[in-house]
Amino acid sequence: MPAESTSDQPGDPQDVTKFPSSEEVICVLKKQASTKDVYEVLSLNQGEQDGKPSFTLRQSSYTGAEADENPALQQLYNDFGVEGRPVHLQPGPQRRMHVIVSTHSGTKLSLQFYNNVIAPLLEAIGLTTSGESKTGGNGKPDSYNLLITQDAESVKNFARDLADQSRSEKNVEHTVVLLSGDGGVVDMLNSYTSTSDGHHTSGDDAKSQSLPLIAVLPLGTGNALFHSLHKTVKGPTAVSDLVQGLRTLLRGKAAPLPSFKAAFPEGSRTITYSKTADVASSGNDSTTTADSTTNLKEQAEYITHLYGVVVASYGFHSQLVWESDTPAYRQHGAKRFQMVAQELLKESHAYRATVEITRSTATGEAIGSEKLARDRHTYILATPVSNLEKTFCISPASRPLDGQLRLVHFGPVDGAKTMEIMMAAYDGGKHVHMRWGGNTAQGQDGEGDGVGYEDISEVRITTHEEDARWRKVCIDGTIVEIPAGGCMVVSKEIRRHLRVLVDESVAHDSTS
Ligand SMILES: Nc1ncnc2c1ncn2[C@@H]1O[C@H](COP(=O)(O)OP(=O)(O)OP(=O)(O)O)[C@@H](O)[C@H]1O
Repeated sequence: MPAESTSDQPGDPQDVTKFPSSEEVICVLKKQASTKDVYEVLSLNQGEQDGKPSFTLRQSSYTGAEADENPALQQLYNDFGVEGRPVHLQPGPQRRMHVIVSTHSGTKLSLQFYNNVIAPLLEAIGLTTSGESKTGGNGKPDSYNLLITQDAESVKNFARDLADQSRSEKNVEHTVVLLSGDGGVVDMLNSYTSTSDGHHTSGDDAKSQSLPLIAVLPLGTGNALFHSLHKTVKGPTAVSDLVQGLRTLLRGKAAPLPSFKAAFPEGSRTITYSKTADVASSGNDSTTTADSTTNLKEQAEYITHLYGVVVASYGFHSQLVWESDTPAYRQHGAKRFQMVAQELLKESHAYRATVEITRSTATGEAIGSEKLARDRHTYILATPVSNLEKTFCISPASRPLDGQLRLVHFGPVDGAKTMEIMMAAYDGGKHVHMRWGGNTAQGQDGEGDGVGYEDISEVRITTHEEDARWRKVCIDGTIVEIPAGGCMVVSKEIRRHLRVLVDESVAHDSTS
């Protein structure tokens, strides 16, 4: 569907009703026509069609004379004016630009958003698709490669090609616009890194502008990275996440993206469920189990490590992510998270594990390790970000791009207490101050009763569970089963692998 294009006539200079409301405005472009300037206001209309969200890009043009006489338009230009195309959106011989539409993210709105908003928006700033989905392209100015994902491997394959290409064309930069949730970012990070690992020299590391730059349009479910990066962005009015994402795309600045590494013991396997028919082709490292009721197959592949940008967890969090993805629960649709949570809260399993944490100075020197006194746990979660969802603030001290890994943990408690702690996290992250009294059954393992919250550089989690059901960890949504007695090590990654586009205010904060 083409973009709705209107040519509003402001008429009465005081009449602001004809303008898009400022919450909807993405940007104001000042274009030079043959005789006079033209102001083009681009805004996002969000509505509903057939019970589903729908999006339209609205383009309203005004002459310079109209703008001069109209304070409302002047204000919009002051607030959202874009002078020329930002450098990251200038494809040419030295920069390739890619748009990835992750069709299965969130409620599957990415393709509609691309067609109705992104394509016309890019066209309005002079960019069109080259018709290619490959990372290469010929460096044609003003054109971008478009990848519409076909399967779960699409983003990963793209990132591997990108790493290959970055090696062969060292001075070419890449901007990747990602219409996805956290999964798309993590697929990019792991596949790009696995291909580029071992090819870095210290010179490459120093030159962070050679790292691919990603711009995230939050079309996933949790969008933890996006919400955490934009948490501190303040404006005169609240705007929708997608308007904010589009503003960052056009007016944001690039910054290195902090990440962590999770290393797994030998014998660890990722657990996924898919309808893939030809599972044998994934090699000797895979085992599969058919599920008779749903036709989904469990696939397990040996793995040594993963990189993440959002969360590494063991206990209630990883269990919830894993069990709600199993065929038994998938058939229940969106209800399944609540169903699994209820069951897990009823069961209140206490995970047997040894947890050791290391702290370090800002320059990375270790300043001490300690073992948590308890050996049973409900919740162990390491994260470099503040929010796992827009309103679920798991780590209130985290600031965008601060690069600090933080650990949230608590011991064996009953379901009601776990629920209370989770609700406090939804209440602005108040859970980190929660304490509960006495050396009751809840605190029987010796640790003081309360939610633990610490800055760490590394956490080592050794599971002592015999039953494989209780040995699942979660790295940014990927489930890994670790063997009995195995130890997962999650550490702050000093090297940066990707850059991310952030609001200007955040970029300033992170460099000051
Ligand atoms: N056509 C497709 N078929 C199968 N998998 C796909 C397809 N397109 C994208 N994917 C994969 O689906 C996953 C979507 O994850 P993503 O994180 O973007 O959405 P989400 O899980 O809804 O959001 P969040 O992680 O923010 O909660 C990605 O790993 C992506 O590679």
